[in-house]
Amino acid sequence: MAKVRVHQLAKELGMSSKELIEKLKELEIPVKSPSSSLDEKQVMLVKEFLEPVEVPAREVVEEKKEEETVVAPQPEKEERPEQKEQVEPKEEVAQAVAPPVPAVKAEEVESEKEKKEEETKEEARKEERKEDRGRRRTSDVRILSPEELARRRRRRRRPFRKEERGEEKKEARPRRREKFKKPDREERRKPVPEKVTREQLEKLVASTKEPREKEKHKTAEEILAERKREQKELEDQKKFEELMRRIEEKNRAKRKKRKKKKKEEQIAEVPFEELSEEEQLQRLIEEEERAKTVVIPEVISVREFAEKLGVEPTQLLQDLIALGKFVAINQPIDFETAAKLAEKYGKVAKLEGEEELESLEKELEETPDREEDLKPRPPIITVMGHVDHGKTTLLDYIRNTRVAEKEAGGITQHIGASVVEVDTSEGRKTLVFLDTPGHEAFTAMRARGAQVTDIAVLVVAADDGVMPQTIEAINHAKAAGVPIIVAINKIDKPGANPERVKQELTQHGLIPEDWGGDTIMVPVSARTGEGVDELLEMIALQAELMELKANPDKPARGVVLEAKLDKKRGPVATLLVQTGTLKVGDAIVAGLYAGKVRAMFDDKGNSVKEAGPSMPVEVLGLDGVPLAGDKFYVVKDEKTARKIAEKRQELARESALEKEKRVSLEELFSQMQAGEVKELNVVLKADAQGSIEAIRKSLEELSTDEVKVRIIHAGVGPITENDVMLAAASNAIVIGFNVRPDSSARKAAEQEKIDVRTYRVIYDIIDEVKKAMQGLLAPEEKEVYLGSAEVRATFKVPKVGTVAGCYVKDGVIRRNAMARLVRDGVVVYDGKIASLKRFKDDVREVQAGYECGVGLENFNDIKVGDVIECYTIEKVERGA
Ligand SMILES: Nc1nc2c(ncn2[C@@H]2O[C@H](COP(=O)(O)OP(=O)(O)OP(=O)(O)O)[C@@H](O)[C@H]2O)c(=O)[nH]1
Repeated sequence: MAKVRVHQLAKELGMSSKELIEKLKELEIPVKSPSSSLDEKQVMLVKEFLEPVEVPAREVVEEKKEEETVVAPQPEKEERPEQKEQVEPKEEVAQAVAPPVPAVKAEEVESEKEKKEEETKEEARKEERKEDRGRRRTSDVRILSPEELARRRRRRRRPFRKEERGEEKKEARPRRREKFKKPDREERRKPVPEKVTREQLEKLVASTKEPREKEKHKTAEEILAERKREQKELEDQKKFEELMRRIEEKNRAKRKKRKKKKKEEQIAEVPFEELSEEEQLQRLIEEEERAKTVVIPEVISVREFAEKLGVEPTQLLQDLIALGKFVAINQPIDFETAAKLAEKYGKVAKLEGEEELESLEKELEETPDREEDLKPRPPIITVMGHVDHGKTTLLDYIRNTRVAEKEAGGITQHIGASVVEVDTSEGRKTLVFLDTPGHEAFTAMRARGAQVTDIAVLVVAADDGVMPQTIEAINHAKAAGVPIIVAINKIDKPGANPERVKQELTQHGLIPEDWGGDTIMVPVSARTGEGVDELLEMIALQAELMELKANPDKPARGVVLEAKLDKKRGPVATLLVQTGTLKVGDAIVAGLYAGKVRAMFDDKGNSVKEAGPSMPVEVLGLDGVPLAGDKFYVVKDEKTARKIAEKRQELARESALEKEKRVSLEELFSQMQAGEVKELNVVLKADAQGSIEAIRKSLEELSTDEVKVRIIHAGVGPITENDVMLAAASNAIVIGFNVRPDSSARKAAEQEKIDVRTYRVIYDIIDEVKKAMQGLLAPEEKEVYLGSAEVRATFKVPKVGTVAGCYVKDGVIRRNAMARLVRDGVVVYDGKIASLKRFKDDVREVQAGYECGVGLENFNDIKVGDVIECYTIEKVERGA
């Protein structure tokens, strides 16, 4: 077809040139004037755009078309088969090749109308098919609005879309013009960029030489919508495939896990007889533990708990009543109560989280090393002794001389431990000294189950001899089973008498080698350095004898020596590697915290990448500050470390991580019955050496076959924090005769749950311990501490006696309560408060931070500096 001018086409279409130009603009065909020419393709487009309608019956037809569009060609799926039935492919072919329908004259409207009424649906489809093929239908046309046209087209065309693309349709179109041949399927499926702008789209359409036949009749928006829809379909498909892939992956992982579990079970199913003796024992222990454990949540109903225990709920209700708890069957009970009940039925209750933590921490369990993997490691040494006997001076001397020898001008970094190199007759040896005050290394750490020290160096000043803390140190070391090397210090001093020190030490079980014993004693001077080399040689020798070994080729584990929060560097912890090798980048758990080793420094402040057994290192990277004595472990990754730490924190928060079960007189009998206690360890403090001996003898005589009474430490003076910590480390009780715990000892006892008992009559001590061992401890009278006041002045009041002007330091002082007057830690009076005044007024009580006047019943020997302790006595049923 030749080019057609706009006015010619307008005439042909029966419309004005202006109207046509308007339409052409809508179709985005640029025309300047009626004389502009249009090519064949453009003419086709225009004609397609304009709908033919019978002019005289315009309204009727319009109505019909409305009906059609609403009812007939809706893309409802149910209607599709019907349509298919009605439209025979052959007919369609016939239509496809049929000449254009002649124009309808106004006179013929009536007959046409009838015909149309009969074939409404058939007509509609024909029209659609014609439209599909881009054929011109009639010259008698009516102009529809573009919106209307688009709407109709959408409605009509959709149902056919798939068919048109389908094979049968393709075959049914033998006469498709080459020019409009569809691009092949692959090309049509070219992916569309995710966010297609109209311009991009037009470019895209223009770039396709042969656009999709359908698309050439559509507006750019429609094409865009169409492509977007396709794109979305494609994306949905991809998403679906991804989902399926993930599900499959998960299933695969599950299958793998199941397989692994099955394999483990199979191993576990190895017949008992085929296991080695050790494995048999392990299996028995595991089975017994499993049978004994009930895992329960924080709160559980009586019924549920009864089910778990395998007992009748009514029975449990009775047990609860016996415990003084009246609850209904569906009411919840707390974990503590449940644990008590479980114990009655021979089971151990475990919190759900605790169980999980245990399984997590199973990973932390150490596998025994093979003999061939063990390599010698340096010894860890703690220096102990009485105040001012020269511990710090000795350590400084050793540290400084050795450091200076190694690296001139080097400044020792204080990280809680020092590594020194010593030349001995056996060659160069490495020794590791802990800086922590001796007793702490033994108590705080031992209380957490960490035994770090290999050798204890006991410093005794030659001019002072054995003093209370010397004895304490000996007892600490003995309780921990650590060999002692004695450094008799200050031999440079004129009054020094090493022989006398040796003599005194023999009274505490330390016999010098030169006297036939086995304790190494070296006279030294920390000030001049005399004898220090010999001391170091002796330490190295002792270490040699001990054959200290560890496996360096495995993930590290050890103990936190000290930890602090550094303003710039965050949590900083000094870790002592006990086994394995700690490396930068390792994921670690330390106490309640986790992290990754970001950086490590040795005791000289040098950055190091690795630390082997016995090496102390300062570590950065933990997410919190652990406690001294906490153990640390390297785990497989940071995620596991955090998981363990979180679980530990959770349990700590819920206070489920109870303190290690401590021995107490009240529970001694039940603990003995349960086999938890075979020895009753006692830390004994009294006001005089004479009483100590008497009490020690009487208590030790109480030992029976079931339980042995052992005094692990005895001393004169008040009960101190050290005594409590020693008791905590050795699972002991503290007995005070005529002495009292000081405030730090009281706090420590509360924290560590140590049973501290004080008496005024020796017979009472013996009687109570005896009864406790027989399970006959009478309903206990528990002392409840109220507060204490310091005596700052005394006044003599006629007829009343001495009144103490006091300052209440903590708690409260009550008029009707009991009072005890303590002088230098020793109880000098125990009785009642006779009067309590604020200025001149009698008051019922005085709180901490205030001054008051206190009179004691029938007691006038009050001195400035004394402490008045106020308490009440409460009766407590045993076991409550
Ligand atoms: N003459 C002499 N004086 C010494 C010697 N060793 C330590 N001293 C002195 O004794 C005093 C106490 O020494 P420290 O090293 O502080 O004693 P300590 O045992 O660490 O004391 P605390 O840390 O308080 O327990 C200091 O004035 C030292 O200089 C020594 O071998 N000879």
